[in-house]
Amino acid sequence: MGTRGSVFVEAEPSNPREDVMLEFKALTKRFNDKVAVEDVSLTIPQGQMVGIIGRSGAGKSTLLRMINRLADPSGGELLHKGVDVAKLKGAELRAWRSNCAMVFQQFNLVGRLNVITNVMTGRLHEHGFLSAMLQMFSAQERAFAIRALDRLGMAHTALQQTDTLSGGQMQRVAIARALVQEPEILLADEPIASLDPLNAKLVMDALRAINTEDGLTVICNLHTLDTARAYCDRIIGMQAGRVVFDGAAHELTDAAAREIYGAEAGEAFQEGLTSTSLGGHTRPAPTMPQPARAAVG
Ligand SMILES: Nc1ncnc2c1ncn2[C@@H]1O[C@H](COP(=O)(O)OP(=O)(O)OP(=O)(O)O)[C@@H](O)[C@H]1O
Repeated sequence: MGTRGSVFVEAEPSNPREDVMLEFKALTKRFNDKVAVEDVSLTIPQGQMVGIIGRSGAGKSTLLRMINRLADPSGGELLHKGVDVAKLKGAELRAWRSNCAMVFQQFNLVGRLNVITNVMTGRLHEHGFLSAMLQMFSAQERAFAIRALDRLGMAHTALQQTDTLSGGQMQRVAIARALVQEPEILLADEPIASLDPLNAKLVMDALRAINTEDGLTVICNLHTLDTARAYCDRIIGMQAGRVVFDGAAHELTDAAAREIYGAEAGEAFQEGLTSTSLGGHTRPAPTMPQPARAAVG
């Protein structure tokens, strides 16, 4: 892990399995002459829940998108268990992408399809093009999808048309879809940025529960400091493409936050200022949201 500058502190992985899953080596991404991510070197062990924070344009999305190759690095290496992800092609690249599922701020579901079909599209990597188009999913896959929805408190919506759901419900369906991919890594790009505080909490609780119960590595871009502090084992702070903080949540001092957020530091500290601010600095109990009525969505 990096040791540059006074705000670098050693993160404390909560998971006893210390094996390195991802290794970033001087990873860089340029868009023409714009450097979006610059010289990032760090390691992420299996089973860690990592929050990436920083102001708009800091490079958070680009860093995340390089992991599943939605963006290709311009320089450096990204190793998964020693294999350079940037060099994967064809079937190997498809396998890698299914191994690191991603959820997005805008959910990326097909609104006119029902919920369970959207969830089962997480199994597309197991199907040929034709069977996927004809939605020829097996009974086991359907049962698997229902179980994933049930964990998210969403099984009762399985046959509902997806565009009738609220944003919070859609994000939980998107997480269920990610789960049926049976990934090792779950990437979440601003998963709660469009949600009200209650739904934001349900989604973050779900991500934390998946991390804790399934041992998935979760890497999550977040706008607000307090959310990252409340849910993540480790926080990576970015500023202008560079990592300027890398440590445990409780080690993120005011000085470190000022370096990450610059003039916006005051706002970042004002809990309740944005819809994504959840308040409280205690970790939630690692359980999934309760099904049906309790889940306001
Ligand atoms: N496809 C692209 N083409 C050109 N520039 C890009 C592209 N994607 C990102 N950038 C630039 O790279 C920089 C980092 O963008 P990125 O989206 O990674 O930041 P971010 O921290 O995720 O911001 P936000 O929180 O607003 O999503 C920004 O200056 C952005 O304008």
